[in-house]
Amino acid sequence: MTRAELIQQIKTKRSFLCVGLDTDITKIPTHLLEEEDPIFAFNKAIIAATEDLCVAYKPNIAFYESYGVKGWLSLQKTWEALPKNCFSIADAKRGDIGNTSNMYAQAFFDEQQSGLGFDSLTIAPYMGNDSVTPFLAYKDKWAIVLALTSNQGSLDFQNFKNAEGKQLFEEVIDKVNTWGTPENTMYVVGATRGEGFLKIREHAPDHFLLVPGVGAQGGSLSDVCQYGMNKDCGLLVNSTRGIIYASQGKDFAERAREEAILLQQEMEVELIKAGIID
Ligand SMILES: O=c1ccn([C@@H]2O[C@H](COP(=O)(O)O)[C@@H](O)[C@H]2O)c(=O)[nH]1
Repeated sequence: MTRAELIQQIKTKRSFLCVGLDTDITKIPTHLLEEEDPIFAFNKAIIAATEDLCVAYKPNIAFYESYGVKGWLSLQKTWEALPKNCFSIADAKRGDIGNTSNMYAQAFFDEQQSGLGFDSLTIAPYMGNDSVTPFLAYKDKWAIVLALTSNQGSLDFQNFKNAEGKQLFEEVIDKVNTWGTPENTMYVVGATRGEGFLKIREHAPDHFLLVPGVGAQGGSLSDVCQYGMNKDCGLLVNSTRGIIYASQGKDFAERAREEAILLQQEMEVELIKAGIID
């Protein structure tokens, strides 16, 4: 999906919601365990309940690869079931020496080879240029690079200052900006970072940001919008547990929809406030 198509979807759906698909077999309703592929059955129901309310889906790959071959099959079926008008994110946080990154890119982008054709992949940039650039070689595919993450441990490295007072996450963005463009690169910035978005926007005014951390991690959507929204919206705000595990009963899909509606409504207000939609 191109940047222009993504922006159009945001305007059409009046939403910049990304629904996370971190499907944990111990948390899904027990009646689904009778299905041949409970993880896929759960995902299919969540997608049907939310597809008109969100513009993106983000399966976290750990939740699939932890089940080995069976998990990869669930992921492949899930990817096939994603609506074509939604941006797909494989949250795998890959990155390795160049030839290995090239294989990761094939695994997630090259549908003919791997059966998976995600629009984007999350990337850990620690290994530098050759670990990131193979993902940028694919037309209309995106590298979503970790910048300032939502977790407590992000403070261990990402805020480190060099002699000039520049923080590591700023250096990451400046450097990655020289390899990719706002047409093929996004940055991960946690919703828990509040005013930190101001600094991010100094370095990446035009890029889309993937923003996890609302819902279960307590990040504030209104702070994210106040400090992080740009003229095209420039935000994909993810919620996973807050939506998909709103209920663990038979009403799980309806309850997921209700939670997604609450976020979509808040997002619509923010988009109107910013003059992006009427
Ligand atoms: O900084 C980051 C980067 C990635 N994540 C991932 O996003 C979702 C968040 O799930 P919630 O249930 O909404 O907390 C999950 O897949 C994380 O691995 C993140 O949280 N923070």
